[in-house]
Amino acid sequence: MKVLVIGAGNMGFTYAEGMASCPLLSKHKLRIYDTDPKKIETLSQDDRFEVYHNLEDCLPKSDVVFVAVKPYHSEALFEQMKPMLNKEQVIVSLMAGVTIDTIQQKLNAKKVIRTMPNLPAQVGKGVTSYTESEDVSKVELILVRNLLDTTGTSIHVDTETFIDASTGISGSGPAYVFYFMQSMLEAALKMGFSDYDSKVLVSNTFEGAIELFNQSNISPERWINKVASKGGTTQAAIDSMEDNNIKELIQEAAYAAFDRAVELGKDK
Ligand SMILES: NC(=O)C1=CN([C@@H]2O[C@H](COP(=O)(O)OP(=O)(O)OC[C@H]3O[C@@H](n4cnc5c(N)ncnc54)[C@H](O)[C@@H]3O)[C@@H](O)[C@H]2O)C=CC1
Ligand SMILES: O=C(O)[C@@H]1CCC=N1
Repeated sequence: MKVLVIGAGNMGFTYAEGMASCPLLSKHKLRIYDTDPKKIETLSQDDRFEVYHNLEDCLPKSDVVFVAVKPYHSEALFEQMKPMLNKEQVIVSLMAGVTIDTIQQKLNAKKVIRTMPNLPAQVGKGVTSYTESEDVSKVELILVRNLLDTTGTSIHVDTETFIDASTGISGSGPAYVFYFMQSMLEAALKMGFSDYDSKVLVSNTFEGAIELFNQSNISPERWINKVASKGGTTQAAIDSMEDNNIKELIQEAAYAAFDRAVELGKDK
């Protein structure tokens, strides 16, 4: 099986790295195509990949094609791809907001899998949601799932609305966590800790809390109760967050990303 990744940026390259070690690709090296000459030059020195700077040389003979360019680059790319495709190829999109219908129409393609990955895929801890057009067979879907899972874990969803919704939760979600981390780091610095100590305090607090959550069946709400003593310090912090409606504001932010994903789909 020949797999091509178009766009070797944050997501495309991460997927390429994950898939390169997949046993399904033992016969053929993973193919990468990008328009950035500097990227092509660097990637060409990596013998895990077959690197291309002409679409004609790689697209027609690829069985599965991952599209990982920015949504606003998709229009021009699709125009270029269309005459080189055949109906048996499976197109896997990693792009936010671009709908299956748009991809099918612009590419005259039948088999399309739309996914929403996230950046922790870079360390094998990604989560990808995916859904497919009618023409994708069960075997093709399992095969692509195996490829997606090389970067972490995946969930199948029945409709594209859940792809847009997972954009608001997991796709954009790492940025919300980093936002929270950055806020805590800045608070630690203000309190007088050094850069190094602030980082140690904050990163271990996040890591430890996640580990507790993952190793238990307890909701975050109940974990909060385990940290907070009545009338104590944590309660003072949680009360401050509740007074400022932080929970509602975070939910609003997640919905803003969800809505933007839907909107991106309508822009096309
Ligand atoms: N960065 C993230 O955390 C996530 C990104 N995504 C989606 O992944 C896609 C890519 O995002 P990033 O990797 O962050 O972007 P990026 O800017 O890091 O990478 C895009 C790559 O595409 C290349 N490119 C642009 N036009 C091209 C063309 N016509 N043909 C071939 N290559 C071309 C660029 O040179 C670049 O290497 C986006 O559609 C985004 O919605 C989805 C979930 C998470
Ligand atoms: O911000 C974006 O549009 C992409 C999709 C999810 C994460 N990054």
